[in-house]
Amino acid sequence: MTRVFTNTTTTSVWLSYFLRPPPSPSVVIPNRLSPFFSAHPKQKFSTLTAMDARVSVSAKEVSQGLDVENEEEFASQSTLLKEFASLSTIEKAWVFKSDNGGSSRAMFSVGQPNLLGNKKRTYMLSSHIARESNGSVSFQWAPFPIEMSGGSTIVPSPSGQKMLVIRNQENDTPTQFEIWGPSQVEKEIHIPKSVHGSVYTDGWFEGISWSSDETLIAYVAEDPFPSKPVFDGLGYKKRGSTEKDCNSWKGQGDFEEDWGETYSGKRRPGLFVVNIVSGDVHIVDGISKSLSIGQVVWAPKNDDSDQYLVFVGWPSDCGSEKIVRKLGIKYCYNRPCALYAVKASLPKSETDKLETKGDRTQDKTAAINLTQGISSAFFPRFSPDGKSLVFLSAKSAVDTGAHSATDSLHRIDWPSDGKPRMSHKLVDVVPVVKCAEEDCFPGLYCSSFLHNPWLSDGQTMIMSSYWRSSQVIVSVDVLSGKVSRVTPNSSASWNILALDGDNILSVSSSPVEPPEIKYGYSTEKKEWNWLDISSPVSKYSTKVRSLLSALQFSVMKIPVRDASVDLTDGARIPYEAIFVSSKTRKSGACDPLIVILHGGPHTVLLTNFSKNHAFLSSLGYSLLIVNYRGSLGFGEEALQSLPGKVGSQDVNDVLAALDHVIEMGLADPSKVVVVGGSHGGFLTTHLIGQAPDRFVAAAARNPVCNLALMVGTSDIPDWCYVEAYGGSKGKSYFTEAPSLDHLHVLYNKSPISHLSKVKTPTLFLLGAQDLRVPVSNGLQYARALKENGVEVKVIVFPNDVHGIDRPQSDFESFLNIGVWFNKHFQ
Ligand SMILES: CC(=O)N[C@@H](C)C(=O)N[C@@H](C)C(=O)O
Repeated sequence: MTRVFTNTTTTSVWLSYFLRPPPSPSVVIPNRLSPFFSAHPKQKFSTLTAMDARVSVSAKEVSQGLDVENEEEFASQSTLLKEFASLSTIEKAWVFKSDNGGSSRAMFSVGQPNLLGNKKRTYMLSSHIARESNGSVSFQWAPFPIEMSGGSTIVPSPSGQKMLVIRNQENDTPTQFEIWGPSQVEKEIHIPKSVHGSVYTDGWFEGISWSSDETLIAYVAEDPFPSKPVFDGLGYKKRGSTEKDCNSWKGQGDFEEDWGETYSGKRRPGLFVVNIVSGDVHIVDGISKSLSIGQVVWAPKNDDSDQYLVFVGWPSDCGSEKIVRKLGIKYCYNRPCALYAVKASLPKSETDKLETKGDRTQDKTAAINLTQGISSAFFPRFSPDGKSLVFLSAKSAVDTGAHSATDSLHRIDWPSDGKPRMSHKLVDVVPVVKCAEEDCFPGLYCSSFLHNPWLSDGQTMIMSSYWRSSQVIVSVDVLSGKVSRVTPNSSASWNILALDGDNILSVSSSPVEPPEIKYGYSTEKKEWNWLDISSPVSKYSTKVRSLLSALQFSVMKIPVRDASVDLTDGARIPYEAIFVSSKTRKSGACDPLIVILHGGPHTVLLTNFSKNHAFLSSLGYSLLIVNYRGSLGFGEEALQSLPGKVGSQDVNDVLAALDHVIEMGLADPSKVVVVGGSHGGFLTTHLIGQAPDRFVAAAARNPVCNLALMVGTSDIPDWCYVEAYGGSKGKSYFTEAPSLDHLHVLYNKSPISHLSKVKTPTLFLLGAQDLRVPVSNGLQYARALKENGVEVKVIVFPNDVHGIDRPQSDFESFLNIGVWFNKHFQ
C-alpha cells in the first residue's frame, strides 16, 4: 500500500510506436465528436488562445511520444479532465454523541488527489448534526477542513473521548502512536523497528481496536526485520559485530514470500498490544508464525482477569498441502482464513504457559480456531450485548477457487462465561444465494463492515452490499436472518459511512450525479426516509454540474443469448449493462460509443459516480458498461457460469450487450471503441481479435493477453488455472510447474491466440511494478501487434502497480484514452 502513494515523481516512459508516417505538424481543429468543444465554443476558444500565448513550439520540441497533431487535443482534454480529477471524495465518517440530547457531531475523512505532489491528500471535515423537534435534521459545518499530513490512520476510542493517530515512518524511524484528547496530544509512544515494522492500514489485514476501558489498543503490524548476514573486507562477519560499521555491508538473507500485488516486500502481519498508560508494547503470544494476522477485535470482557482478542488468521500455504507459498491476496477472497481467539495478556510464567495432560503438553496461551467448520471467516463483529460473534465468509470463493464470489453471513453464540472453546456451533444467518431471481435479493457482496454496524435493538446490522449493478444498504436481523433493502429502489448506488444511533449516514451517487450525503431515518411505519444533506464537499463547480446535467443513464437488462445450452438456472437470467448518454440527440446521429469492461472477472462496475467515466462521457461519448455473467451481485450460479469459459462466454456477453444497444438505435455500429483493465483488458484484446471489424480503437490497461506467460510470472498462477479450466479442474491441476498440455490450453484461451486477426489501433497503459499481470503480458502482445503492422501506442508507468491509480498516472492514462479515441474518430 505504501508503494502506491510514494513521494517519488513519476516519469512516464513513453514508447510510442506509430507505424504510419509521422503526422505533419499542422494544427488540428478539435474534432466534431467532442461536445466539450461543441457545447462550449467559448471555452474552446479561450483554451486555444491560452495555449497559443503560452507555448510556441516547433514539431521537434513537442514532448517525446506526443505527436504534434494531438497536442491541442491534449491541452483541451486535460483542462476538462482536471475538472473531474481534482474532485474530493468522502471516504469515512465517525459520529460522536453530544452531551446535549438529540444532537451529535460527525467527522468526515475526505480524499483528494494532489496531482502536483502525486499523492492523495486526506483532510478532516467536522459537522454538528442537530435534530429539530419537527423531525428535520441540520448539519452545521466547520468553516474549513484540516489536512491530515503524515498520519497513516486515525481511530477514535469507543467513548469518543480519545483519538489514536498512527504515523508509520520510513526506514529505521520508529512508528509513532499519538493519543489525542479534545484539545491536545495527551501521549506519544514511539515504537522502534526492532519491535515491529509499519502498522497495517491497508483495509484488509488492518485491525486497530481499543479495549473497552480504553487503556489498551490491539493492532496488526509487520514483524520486525529479520537479521541479515553482514560482510566486510574479510568476508562474513560473525554475529555481535556492529552493523553500522562503514566498512561492512548487509546481505539479503533468505527470500521471504509476501502476499503479492500491493504487498511487495511487506513482512508477515503480526498481532501486538500497546498499553497507552505505561507505553509498553507486547507481541501477543500463542500464535503460530505460519499465520498472517488481521482484523483484530476485543472479545467482551469476562469475569476473569483474562481478556481475549478475536482475529482473522490466514495460513501461509493458503490452507493446502499442495501449495508451498503465499499466493496474491489483493482482490482474492478465495484465500482460506479462520477466526481465532487468543489471550491478550502476557503469559505470567512458563509454568502457567505449559500444563501437562497425560502425555500431552498443552499450551494454555495458544490461539483457538473458532471457525473450524468453514473455509473462510472474516470481519468479526460482537453484538452490543456480547452474546453473538457475527462474521462474513467467502467460503464459496475458497471452495470453488473463484477469486471472489457470493458471501454468506454467520453467527457464533459467544459463551456466557466469556471463555472461547474449540468447537462452536456455527449458525448460518444469510446463506449464499444460488439463483437470484430478477429484482430479488441476490445475496451478500460486502467489501467492508462498519466498526460498529449495530442498531440499538442489538440484533440488526446495517451494511452496504452489491445488488446487481448497484450498491445498496441493507439491514440484516442476525437472529432471524431477515435481509431488507433500506435504500430506495432507484438505480443509484449507496454506501454507508456511519451510524448515528439508529440513523444512517451515507453517500449516494450515480454515473451522472456526483456523491451527495444522505441521512436516513426509520419512520414509525418502519420505512426508511432519506434526507439530502448539503455539504461543502458536494459544492461541485458550475462547469461540472452543467456537464453532468447534460447526461442521463439507465440500467439495461441483456437477455442471455446462449440460454439453450447446458446452463444453471441462475446463468440464464439476464445480466446488465449501464448505458450513459447525452440527454439530447443530435439530428438522428448517435454519439460514438465506448464499451467499458471491468476486471476480475468477478468484480462489478456499479452505478456510482466515476470521475474518469464522467470525463469520457463529457467528451461526447455514450458509455456501455457491461456487467457480463461472472460479475458480482447477480447470484452464485451466474457468477460460477464463467470459470472455464473465459474468452468465449464473457466475450459473447459483451457482444450481445453491444448488439442490444445497436438494435435499440442507441449506438452506431461503425462508431464503437472499447476499453478495459486486467481481465477487462483480456476481454478488450479478445474482442479486437475475435471481432476485428467492430471496434475503431481500443485501450487496454495492464491487460491479460497471454495466460501461458502470466501463469509463470503472476502472484496468482492459480487464477489462470481456475479461470481457464473451471473451478474444480483448475484447483486440482494447479501446479508451479505447468505441463506443456496446460500451457497449450492457457495459450488457446488467451487473446494472443487471435492476434493475427487484429487490426484495431490499440493503446496500452502498463504498470512496471504490477505483480498481478506483469508488464511482460501487455508488452509482448503490443510488440507482436507492432510486428504485424497494427498501430500501437504504449505508455509504461515505472512506479505503478496493477491499479495504475497514483494521481499522475491515473490522470495521464485517462487523458491518453480520451485523446486516442478522438484521434481515431477523426
Ligand atoms: C483476481 C485478479 O486480480 N484478477 C485480475 C486478472 C484482474 O482482472 N483484476 C481486477 C480486479 C482489476 O480490475 O484489476
